[in-house]
Amino acid sequence: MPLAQRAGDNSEARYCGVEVGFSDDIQNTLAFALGGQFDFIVAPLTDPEYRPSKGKEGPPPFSGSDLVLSPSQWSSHVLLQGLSNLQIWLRIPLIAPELQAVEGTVEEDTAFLKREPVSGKPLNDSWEWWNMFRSLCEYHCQLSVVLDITGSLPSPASLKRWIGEPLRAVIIHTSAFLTNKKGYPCLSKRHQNFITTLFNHNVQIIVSGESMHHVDSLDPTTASSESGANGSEDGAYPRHHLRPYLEYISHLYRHMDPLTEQERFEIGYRDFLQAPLQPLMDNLESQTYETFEKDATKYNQYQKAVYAALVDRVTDDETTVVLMVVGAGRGPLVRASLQAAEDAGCRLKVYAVEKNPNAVVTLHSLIKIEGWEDLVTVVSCDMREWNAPEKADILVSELLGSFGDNELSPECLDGAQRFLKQDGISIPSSYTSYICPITTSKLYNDVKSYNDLAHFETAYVVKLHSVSMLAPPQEVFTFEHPKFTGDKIDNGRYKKLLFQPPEDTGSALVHGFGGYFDAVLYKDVHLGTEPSTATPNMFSWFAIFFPLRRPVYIPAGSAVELHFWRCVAPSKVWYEWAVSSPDVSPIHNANGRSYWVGL
Ligand SMILES: C[S@@+](CC[C@H](N)C(=O)[O-])C[C@H]1O[C@@H](n2cnc3c(N)ncnc32)[C@H](O)[C@@H]1O
Repeated sequence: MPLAQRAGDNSEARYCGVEVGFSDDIQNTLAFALGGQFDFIVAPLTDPEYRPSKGKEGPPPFSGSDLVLSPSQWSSHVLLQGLSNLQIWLRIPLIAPELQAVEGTVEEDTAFLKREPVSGKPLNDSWEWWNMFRSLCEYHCQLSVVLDITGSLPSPASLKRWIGEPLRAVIIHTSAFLTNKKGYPCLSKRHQNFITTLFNHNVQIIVSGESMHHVDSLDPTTASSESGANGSEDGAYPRHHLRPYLEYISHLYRHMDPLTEQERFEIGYRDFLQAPLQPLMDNLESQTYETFEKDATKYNQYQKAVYAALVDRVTDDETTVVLMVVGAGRGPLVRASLQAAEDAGCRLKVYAVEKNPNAVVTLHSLIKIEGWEDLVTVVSCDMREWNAPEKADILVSELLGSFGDNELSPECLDGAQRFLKQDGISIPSSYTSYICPITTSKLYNDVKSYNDLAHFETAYVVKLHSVSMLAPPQEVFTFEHPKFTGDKIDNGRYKKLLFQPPEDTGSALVHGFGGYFDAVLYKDVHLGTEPSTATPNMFSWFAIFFPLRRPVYIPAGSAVELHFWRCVAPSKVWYEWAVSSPDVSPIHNANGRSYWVGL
C-alpha cells in the first residue's frame, strides 16, 4: 500500500520498500515485508556467498527458479538490485566511504570505480563515480542512480546536485536515524528536509539495516492510522522489526505542506518539453486564451499598474485618458484597465487592437455583453500596421514569452509606439531575461530521444522541476518602452555571462540553461518568473530551457562561461548560445538554422 497521500497530491504515489538479505525462501521474505506494510523488497539476485569452483561445471549462482514468485509479484514487489524493467540502477553511497564515520555502505559494489584517479577528479565525491559511470554509458536514458544514506550528509549545495540526476530511490540506513524522547526513531532536520525534497521528486524510499530502536508499541506521533498496532495485518507474522522506521517515513510524508493551487495546476506539466508559442506568426486557439484568462494574479498586477499610471497621469476631472490595449486577445486587459479607471475615478477611452480574427469575434461579443460600446473601440489589425486616429496616453500590452522578449514584444512595441504620445506610458515599461546553468538529466534525455540536431538547438517551454540550478540566474537582455531615439531601433543583443557555482557544490554537469524573465509593468509594479522575485500564484509562464548538445562537466571550483546572442533578420528573430569554459561547446542554432521566431 503506498504511503498515505499528502493533501492535494494526486500524482504518482510514494512507496516505501525494505532491503532484505539473500533468501532461499523469497515467498516468505516478501510476505513478511508486505505484512509489515512495506510496499516492496530490494533483494540481491545472487547469493553473495556463492563462489564458482574452479574447473567444475555447476549450477549458476541463483537460488532457485523464477517460478518462486508469480510474474506480478516479481514486478510489483521485488527490486532486483541492478535490474528493473530493463533499467539499470547504479547504487552508490551518498558520502564516499572514506569520508563517513558510519560503516555499512556498499563499498564493494563501487570499488572498481575508485581504483584509479581519472584526470585528477576528486574520487572522494561519490557524484564523481556516478558521473564517470554514466559518461561511459553515454548518459543512457535507462541508467539511473540509487543513493545509500547514512548518518552524515554532504554540504547543501553538493546534495542539491542530485535533484537534477535520474535519482530513482534512496536507501536509508537505520544507522541514519536518531532517537526521539520516547525512544522512537526520527531523523535530523537536514535528513528530514532531504527526504521531504525527495518525496517532491517522486524518489522512492527504501529502509535498510538492523533495528536499532527496540520499541514494541506505536508512537502516537508517528503511527499511521491505517496500520495495525502490532504485527502484520492478518497476524500471520510477528511485527516487522523495521516497522517504526516505515512509520516515521510515512509520518514525514503525511505532514508535508499541502500543494498550493499553483502547484496543483503545474504538477502535470513538470519536466515536459513544450514548443514555445508563436503568437505573432500563428493565431492562438480559444483554449489557450481560456487558460491565460484563469490567471487572476497576472491581471491583478496589470490592473494595479494601470491604476498607478492613471493616478500619475490625470491632473483634473475633465481629462479623458486614451488607453490602447495592443494584442488584446479576448479582452482581459481591457477589463482590467476599465476597472482601474473606475477605481481611480477617471474617464477612459479604450482601443483594443488585436490581429487574431477569431479573438476579435469574441472581443466584439464581450463588449456587447458588458455594455462597453461607448468606451471601447475594437481594431482588427496588426499593431505594426495600424494607422491610429489619435495618439495614446497609455499603451498596455502583454506580449511576453517565458524568456521575456522571445515572443517578439520588442519588435511589436517598436512598431506600436508611433501612436503613443511623446510623454506616453508603456505598460510594461521594461522586461529583462534571466538565465542559469542547470543539471537536468530528464530534459537532456528527452531532447536526445529525438535523435536530431534541430531538437538540441531549440528552446523549450518547461515547468522545470527535477532540476538543479548550479548558480543563481543572471540578467541577459533588457528592453525598454517606449524608445523614442529617432534612429532605427536595434534589438540584436550579445551577452557574456560567468556563473560561479557555490564553493561547496563539488563538480557538476550542465545539461543546458534555464531561462526566466521579470517585467516592470509600471514603477514598482512588476511581474515575472525569475525565482528570487517570482510573482506568487501566477501560472501563465513556465521557464524556458536551452539545451546543450553535449553536457558540460564543471570541475569543482570552476565557473561556467556562457555566450548568448539575440539575432534579428528581416523575417525572423532567433537566439544562439555557446559555452566557452570550462569546456568549449559548438555555437548552438547558428544562423537560426534549427529554431527561430517569425516576424
Ligand atoms: C500573450 S497574448 C495576450 C492576450 C491578452 N492580452 C491576455 O492577456 O489574455 C498576446 C496577444 O497579442 C496578439 N498579438 C501579437 N502580436 C500582435 C500584433 N503585432 N498586432 C496585434 N496583435 C498581436 C496575439 O494574437 C495575442 O492575442
